[in-house]
Amino acid sequence: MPLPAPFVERLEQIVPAGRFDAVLASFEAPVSTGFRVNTLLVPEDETVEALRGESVPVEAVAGVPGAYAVPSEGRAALLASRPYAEGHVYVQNVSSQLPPHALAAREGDRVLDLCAAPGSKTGQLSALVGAEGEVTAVEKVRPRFYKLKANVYAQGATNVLPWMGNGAVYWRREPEAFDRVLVDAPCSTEGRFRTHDPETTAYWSPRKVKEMRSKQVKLLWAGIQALKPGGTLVYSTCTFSPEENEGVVAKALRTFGDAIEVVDAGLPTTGPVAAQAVPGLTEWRGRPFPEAAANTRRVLPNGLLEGFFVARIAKHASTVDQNGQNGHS
Ligand SMILES: C[S@@+](CC[C@H](N)C(=O)[O-])C[C@H]1O[C@@H](n2cnc3c(N)ncnc32)[C@H](O)[C@@H]1O
Repeated sequence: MPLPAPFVERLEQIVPAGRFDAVLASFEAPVSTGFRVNTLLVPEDETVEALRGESVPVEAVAGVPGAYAVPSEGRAALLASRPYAEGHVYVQNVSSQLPPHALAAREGDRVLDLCAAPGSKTGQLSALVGAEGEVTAVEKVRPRFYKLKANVYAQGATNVLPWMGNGAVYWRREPEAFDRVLVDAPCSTEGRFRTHDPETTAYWSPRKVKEMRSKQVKLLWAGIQALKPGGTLVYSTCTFSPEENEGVVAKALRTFGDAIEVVDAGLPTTGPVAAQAVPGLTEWRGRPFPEAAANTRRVLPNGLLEGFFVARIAKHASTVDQNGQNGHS
């Protein structure tokens, strides 16, 4: 099944010229299975040893704490292993593991995970903030919310407060209350396209990109309102469309001005992620983005990594007036 032609045409303008062929080929190549060890249940070295004891061909991913991968031919052995059956292994693409590390949540932090289901990053954040910290995990879609709750429980996370509702309004309950905010936004999922799986491209259209952008703008705006001055927010997607990535960050900069700053995205500086990460675009189809868009990062897909986008925002001043209402519109 070929990729949608308008998508390929756009992709060629998004990806650096010398890397386009490799990116295109990645949509049909076999992929490794990325995973992390669920340290909420067992220490990392015990799990890795147990997997190797069952002859699972595990490789650590340099530069990404706790990340591992098995080649495509090792996937069946991983999924048949005892650590997997016992929930000690959490299958999650290595790109998807990056936003919680970029957020650099510390022990004891209060974190808001604004688009949380199925809870892969919630589990990572739970481990990072520890018993003294807390993760509020928001999800709007009811069946996905129940999946999130079950998944958080299965991962052994005891410091997560799940909340079902619209992430775009959560900040009104607790304005500027969180040390860290993750907005892992719903998106057009272009980074997950696979040519052999028509389901992955079935819902894509240029209209879908526009529709997702308008949701993302509201969610990022709300995430900034929930963040304490002095705090850090990460905005991430698994898509390539500049309208959903640099375009959303640019809109936040126009809205909040100097109260926020787009800082270095905080991705690994060594290993396979560093090799696949390129700066965000500073213009799209003749329209410039603010220079700071170059601090965002696009992770180009290969046999290990899905296509991903990560932006990190530092908040320097309050954006909410004294009544807890929006100070910027
Ligand atoms: C990319 S997924 C999040 C993946 C998740 N962070 C993880 O790592 O497992 C985006 C999620 O946002 C949810 N969502 C969409 N609109 C929302 C909204 N307005 N408020 C809260 N959640 C929303 C979707 O239902 C979906 O579960």
